Amino acid sequence: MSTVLLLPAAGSGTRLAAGAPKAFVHLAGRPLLAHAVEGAVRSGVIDAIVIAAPSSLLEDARRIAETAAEAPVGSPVGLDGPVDPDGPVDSVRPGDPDVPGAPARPAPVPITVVEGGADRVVSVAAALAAVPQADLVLVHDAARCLTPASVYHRVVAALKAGASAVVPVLPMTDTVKTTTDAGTVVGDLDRTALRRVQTPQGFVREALIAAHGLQRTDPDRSATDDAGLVERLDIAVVGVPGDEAALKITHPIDLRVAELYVSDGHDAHRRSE
Ligand SMILES: Nc1ccn([C@@H]2O[C@H](COP(=O)(O)OP(=O)(O)OP(=O)(O)O)[C@@H](O)[C@H]2O)c(=O)n1
Ligand SMILES: C[C@](O)(CO)[C@H](O)COP(=O)(O)O
Repeated sequence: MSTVLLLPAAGSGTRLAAGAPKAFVHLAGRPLLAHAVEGAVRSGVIDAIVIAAPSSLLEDARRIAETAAEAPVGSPVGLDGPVDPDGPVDSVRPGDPDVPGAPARPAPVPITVVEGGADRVVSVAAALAAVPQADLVLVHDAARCLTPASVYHRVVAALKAGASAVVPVLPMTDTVKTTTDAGTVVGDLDRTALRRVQTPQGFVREALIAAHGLQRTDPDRSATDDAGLVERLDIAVVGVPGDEAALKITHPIDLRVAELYVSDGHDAHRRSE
C-alpha cells in the first residue's frame, strides 16, 4: 500500500509572530519544516511527500525539504528493538543509521512543493490535487514538527487494519466550561468524552478526495481539520493515541517548550512511547 503525506506549511504564523511564515521559523537551528520532513521520512511509513508552501517561498521549501529528507532513513526509528516483520506496519524499511554496520542511504522519498492557499483547508486541497497515486493519504501540520514516529505508525496501522479515517487523540487535561459571549459560565462539559486531536490524520485516499470535494460546495466552513470534513460524509473516524510531543507550535511559549524539549536531548522522532 502506498502512503503519501500532505504537509500544509503555508500558514503565516500570526499567533507565533516570529517574523517569518511559521514553517520557516527556526527551532534548534533548523526550520520547523525541516524537522517535520525529517520526522515523516524517519517514520519509515511515508512513500512521498507533498508540501503546501507560501507562494513566495516555494523554492526555499523545496530546498529545506530535500535537505531534510536526505537524513539517513532507518526503519526501527520510533520502534523499540528490532522491527517485527509480522507487525501492523508492513512498509517499514531497513537501514537504521544507529545500528552498527547498517549503511546510511539517501531518502527514497520524493518531495513535491505546491502553492498553499488562504486557509488550511485550501492548502490541503492544493496538496491533495498534486498526489499522483496513493492508497493512503496522511495530512500533517508542519507546525507539529516533533511528532514521534510511533504516532505515524499507529495511524497507518489503523488504516491498514481497515479504518477509512484515523486521528491521533489525547485526553483533556483542563476542566472545560461553556460560557456566554460575555464570559459568564453556562455549564461544564463532560471531559471524559472530549479529546484533543492532533496530526498526522490518515485517510483512505478516496475518502479524503470526497470530503474536500464536498467542502468546495458546502457553505459550512466550521471544520478545522480534515477529519471534520470526512465526518460530514458519515464516515467513521477512528481515534488512536497521540503524543504530547506532537504539540502544535502555535504561540511563542510552544516554540520555547519545543526548544527545551530538543535541548534536553529528546529526539522525538525516534521515540516509541
Ligand atoms: N493558509 C494556511 C494556513 C495554515 N496552514 C498550515 O496548517 C498548519 C496548522 O495551522 P496553524 O498552526 O494554525 O498555522 P498558521 O495558520 O500559520 O497560524 P496562525 O493562525 O497563528 O497564523 C500549519 O502547519 C500551517 O502552516 C497552511 O498550510 N495554509
Ligand atoms: C488540524 C489541527 O492541528 C488539529 O488539531 C488543528 O485543527 C489545526 O488548527 P488551526 O489553527 O485551525 O490551523
